Amino acid sequence: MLRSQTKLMDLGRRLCRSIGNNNGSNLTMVEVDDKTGIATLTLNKPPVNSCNLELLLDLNESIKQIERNGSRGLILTSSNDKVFSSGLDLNELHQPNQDRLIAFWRALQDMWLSLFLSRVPTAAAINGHAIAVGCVLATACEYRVMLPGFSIGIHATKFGYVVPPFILISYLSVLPRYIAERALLQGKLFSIDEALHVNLIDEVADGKSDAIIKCAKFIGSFAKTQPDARALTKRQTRAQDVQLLIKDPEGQLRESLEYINTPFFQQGLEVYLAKLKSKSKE
Ligand SMILES: CC/C=C\C/C=C\C/C=C\C=C\CC(=O)SCCNC(=O)CCNC(=O)[C@H](O)C(C)(C)COP(=O)(O)OP(=O)(O)OC[C@H]1O[C@@H](n2cnc3c(N)ncnc32)[C@H](O)[C@@H]1OP(=O)(O)O
Repeated sequence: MLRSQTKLMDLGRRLCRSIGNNNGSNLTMVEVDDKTGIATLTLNKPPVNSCNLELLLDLNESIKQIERNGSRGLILTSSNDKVFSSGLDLNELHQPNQDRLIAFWRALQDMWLSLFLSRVPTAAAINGHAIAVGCVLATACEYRVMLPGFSIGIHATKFGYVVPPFILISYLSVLPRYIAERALLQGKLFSIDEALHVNLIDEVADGKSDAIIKCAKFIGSFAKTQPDARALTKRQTRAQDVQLLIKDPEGQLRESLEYINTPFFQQGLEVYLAKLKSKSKE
């Protein structure tokens, strides 16, 4: 092999370094680009990145790991080329074991706070459908780039769910109130053109690598800012949005559990899950 070829291969190997998140699971993967210092955090729970307890814990650990290791930014994406995330794993909510449900909802609240308040610049490369909490993951980031042909939004009301306040807030932090309200009440899933029109997403990409490049460019726009000043300013800007969850996480947890355990919610969920399963068998 030519020396120049070996050099190129070494360079390729050096460009991205995988870092673990200490728990040895592959539900999320973190790779840091050695040149830019930007970490790509990939959701990797087949088939559709539905967020169960383990994925939420893993995701939270990876977000924290990225902050600890001094990465310059975080790009959230998916290893599935059709689905960014299908939202909460509905099996966690259906006839739940109460201890697991408590751990699950705590992990959801904690993960959302970690991502929403992350010290580093965050961007989502949305390379597939981003449904319900899948959309919440994207809106918790500071910037969104999406590929055509997919849907994004929170369609809870169509299936009889009321969403908890932090999910409302994550929509309201990106969309003007009247658009957020209308979309939530309609249970609307946005096409890419619609999402771009209301600024639910910032840019369209023509492939995953293009989306990652665009996200990296956004993160690069903070190169001349002082990281601590940037992080504190972001925290202050978002302080009101997180007030409820930070001041009373257990109260928020209690309210959600009460709602999830109602026969009304459980019956609706049962019908929805059956529909989802029969659709996937068609
Ligand atoms: C006062 C109020 C206070 C508090 C309120 C408290 C609680 C609020 C309650 C709920 C809040 C919910 C937020 C959520 O995020 S709920 C999740 C909503 N997500 C969905 O509805 C997505 C449904 N899925 C889809 O639309 C599609 O799967 C798709 C478009 C994402 C992908 O389509 P594909 O054709 O590629 O894949 P499928 O064949 O449909 O699916 C493959 C496989 O995966 C299963 N599955 C899909 N999504 C979920 C999910 N979210 N949870 C669990 N399982 C899911 C699907 O059934 C298939 O399984 P099988 O192969 O049949 O086993």
